Amino acid sequence: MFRAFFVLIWAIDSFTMLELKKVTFAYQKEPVLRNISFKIDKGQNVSVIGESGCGKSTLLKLIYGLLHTEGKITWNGEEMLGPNFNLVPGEPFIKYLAQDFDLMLPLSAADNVGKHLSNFYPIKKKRRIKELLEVVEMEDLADKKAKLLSGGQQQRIALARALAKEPELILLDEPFSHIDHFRKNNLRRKLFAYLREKNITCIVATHDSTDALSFADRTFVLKNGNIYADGTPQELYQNPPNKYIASLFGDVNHIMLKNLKENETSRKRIVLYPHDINVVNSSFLKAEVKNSYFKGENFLIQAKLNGEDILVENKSDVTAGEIINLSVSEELIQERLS
Ligand SMILES: Nc1ncnc2c1ncn2[C@@H]1O[C@H](COP(=O)(O)OP(=O)(O)OP(=O)(O)O)[C@@H](O)[C@H]1O
Repeated sequence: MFRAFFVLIWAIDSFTMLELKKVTFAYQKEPVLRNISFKIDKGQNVSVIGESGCGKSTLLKLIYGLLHTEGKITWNGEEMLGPNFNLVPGEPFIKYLAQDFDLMLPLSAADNVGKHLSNFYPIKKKRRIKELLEVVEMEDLADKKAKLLSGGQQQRIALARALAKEPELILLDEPFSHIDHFRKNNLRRKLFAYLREKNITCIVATHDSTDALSFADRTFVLKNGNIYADGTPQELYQNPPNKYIASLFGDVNHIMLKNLKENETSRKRIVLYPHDINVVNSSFLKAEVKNSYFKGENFLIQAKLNGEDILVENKSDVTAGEIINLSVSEELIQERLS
């Protein structure tokens, strides 16, 4: 009897999820999103990527309930009715971190984090605020007024506030856009580990492919109002179906086969990242160096290969005008062609 009860609880828990069915939305005449449908499992970390203006923020606003759609959005099978039905927009079990942080500027960092927490248990509240300030590495600035914090510090406080009441689903719109590179990596690791530990479902709209590559279980690529691709970040990165998807992860080449292979006449193009092309001692593939850019661990070489501009990674610097020998693995070419 007890066992059956626990199995039932487990089953309900593991199947809880967000579902969108035929969600379409237009601010004006032309829809920004058309017929979007997907399901997200509980605890999943989903990143939404795509070029600026493709509708990432709009998608998050629709899910949170700030915009109305004719389509259907359900959580655990229950329809969320949106702003035409709810007096106060936004669902209570969802937290949404918008691009503007909406902090109470005269209040301290700690008071902002605790804004939605009950005053009924002050010690518990204090402990919770401390825990959240630690997640976003802001313990030292707890008493500083929000208006005196930098953009990045305000963003970290807004993140902590979004987590305060432990939502079931958190929607993050460019959550690290104001945070410096040095702090961002550590913060990202901490935040996503925290969300995973608490089994909080998370959707991140992001320009930064690292958010997708290192942390997401699943990535949606938005383009022309549709979900253009849906896969694990590894799948999308390692075998990008086209140039658009590959270019969301960084620099990319789109090279004609005839310029890559001996005795080849095909004008078909394949996608290659700069690190897919190796600089070797000798080869029939020769390119003239145009520019070289220091990238820290290596150099990004801009070169001309049979009339095409290409980008190649190399461990050492190469001077403009030099001829370099290149090679690309045949196995990789076949993989990218399939
Ligand atoms: N309030 C609005 N009224 C009219 N059009 C809008 C409004 N908000 C956004 N748009 C338009 O809708 C489209 C999608 O905008 P959205 O902000 O969702 O894109 P995004 O992918 O999040 O962009 P970014 O990466 O630059 O933040 C854009 O063309 C934008 O100009």
